[in-house]
Amino acid sequence: MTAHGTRAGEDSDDLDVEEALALVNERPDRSARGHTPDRSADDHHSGGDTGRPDHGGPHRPHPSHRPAATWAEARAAAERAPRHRAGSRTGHLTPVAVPLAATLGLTLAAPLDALTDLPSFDTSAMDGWAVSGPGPWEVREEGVLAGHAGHAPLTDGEAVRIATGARIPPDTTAVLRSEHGRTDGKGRLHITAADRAPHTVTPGQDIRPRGQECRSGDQLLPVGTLVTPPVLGMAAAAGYDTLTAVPRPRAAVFVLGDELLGEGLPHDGLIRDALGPLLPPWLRALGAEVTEVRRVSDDEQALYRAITACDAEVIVTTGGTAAGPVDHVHPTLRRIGADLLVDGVTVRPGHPMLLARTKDDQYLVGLPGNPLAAVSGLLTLAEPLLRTLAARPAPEPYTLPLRDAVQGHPYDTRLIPVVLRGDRALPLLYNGPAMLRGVAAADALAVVPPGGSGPGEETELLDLPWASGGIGVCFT
Ligand SMILES: Nc1nc2c(c(=O)[nH]1)N[C@H]1C(S)=C(S)[C@@H](COP(=O)(O)OP(=O)(O)OC[C@H]3O[C@@H](n4cnc5c(N)ncnc54)[C@H](O)[C@@H]3O)O[C@H]1N2
Ligand code: MOO
Repeated sequence: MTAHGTRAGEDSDDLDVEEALALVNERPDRSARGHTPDRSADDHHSGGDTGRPDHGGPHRPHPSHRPAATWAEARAAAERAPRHRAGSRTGHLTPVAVPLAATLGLTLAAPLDALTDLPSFDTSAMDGWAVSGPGPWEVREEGVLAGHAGHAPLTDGEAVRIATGARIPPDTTAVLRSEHGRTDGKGRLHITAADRAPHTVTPGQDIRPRGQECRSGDQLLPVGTLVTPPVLGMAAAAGYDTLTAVPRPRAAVFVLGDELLGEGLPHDGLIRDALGPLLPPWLRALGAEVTEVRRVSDDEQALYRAITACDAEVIVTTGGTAAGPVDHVHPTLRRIGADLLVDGVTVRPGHPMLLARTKDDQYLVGLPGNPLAAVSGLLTLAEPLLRTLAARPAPEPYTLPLRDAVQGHPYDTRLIPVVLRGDRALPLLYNGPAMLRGVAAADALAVVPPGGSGPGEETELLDLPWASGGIGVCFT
């Protein structure tokens, strides 16, 4: 753990803010469309790495491809892509029976109907005595504990010690809390005095009647509910051992690039693979089950074999989306006869991202190799695609004012890492396509429209799954 990590544990709030602010632009521009440096290294409103101005129109990743989709069109296309499957109106995977413990984060495909009354018997709500009729009462020798079978009915004037959650004996009038009664030397139970008047016993007091929460057959939760920890608890209480749910779409990750190292320091033109570690937990947070993470060499045949041998519903590739000498994704998709649904998106970073249907029930999300561009593709294409396949609810769109201006691209949407502080979003520096430093400190990505956002301007935000505390966060 770093020194910061240690201190964060001791003095979390202050340090959080302080550290995040170190990445925030501290010199907000005064103009509406700012010109603050964003340390993105690659100029987003010029011609990418070339630095040449690019005012000729939206970027086209390859002249022979269909025009790039807008960011909103790309997300909509990814969301509806699975609905084209034969016989699938909703586009989600076929529901299955899943053992309760494995359902966290899945979506219910059948309503959660109570299999029992809840409570399933009249239950004591307090520790004390079950009493019958008016007091004082003779107290039975043997008490009633939770989890024990039925006891003999009480007779008028009789009481029995009872624990919270224990079954109420027949003919009980009420439960008297232990702090409201006392037994005398002869073992008789009396009501004690409250401040001014004695405590009272009203019929039914501190008894949870059978069926108070639900009757057997009542619908507790509808189809489409996301299984959260309380849903797990509710289902268990209602008698379930398995739930009918939409399974996680299986996702295989193919990391392309001969320049990538799996460990150690970068050397001799080789760099560390950042996406192999980043993608699996993030995909899982988006609802996928990652079945495979494999490095594939920059070789068209290797990529062809990897894709055609894969039976996952979603293939995620990284790198190789552009038109360089070893960028094999497009040629391989052509060779397979894949249907390119999205081929380039007018978003920065990440514009060469793509979505293809490789088989009737298989999709390929081609993420650019630059790490933040890959994150952009993950949120633009993989998130809506997985959401439909897994029948997850769409996140509620929301906006916050940006504290600082963010310079826009003339034609493309920009996704900018931000931290959320109070009711404002603070744009972070280090947001270049090859950088993860900004997003690693971020709570959300701001969706900055073409032309940019001025200071205080309401801007759409995409929460990062862990920052919003989403149930999809399953780091295990
Ligand atoms: N002539 C053009 N060149 C490029 C264009 C363009 O429009 N015309 N677009 C640029 C943009 S924008 C991006 S983004 C990248 C996309 O490139 P690819 O998807 O083909 O990815 P690679 O070339 O394989 O890699 C790009 C970059 O990212 C590094 N990388 C790749 N994988 C990883 C990984 N797993 N972990 C860390 N870093 C990774 C790789 O070493 C490269 O530096 O193309 C531009 N070029
Ligand atoms: O650098 Mo590219 O736009 O990042 O995807």
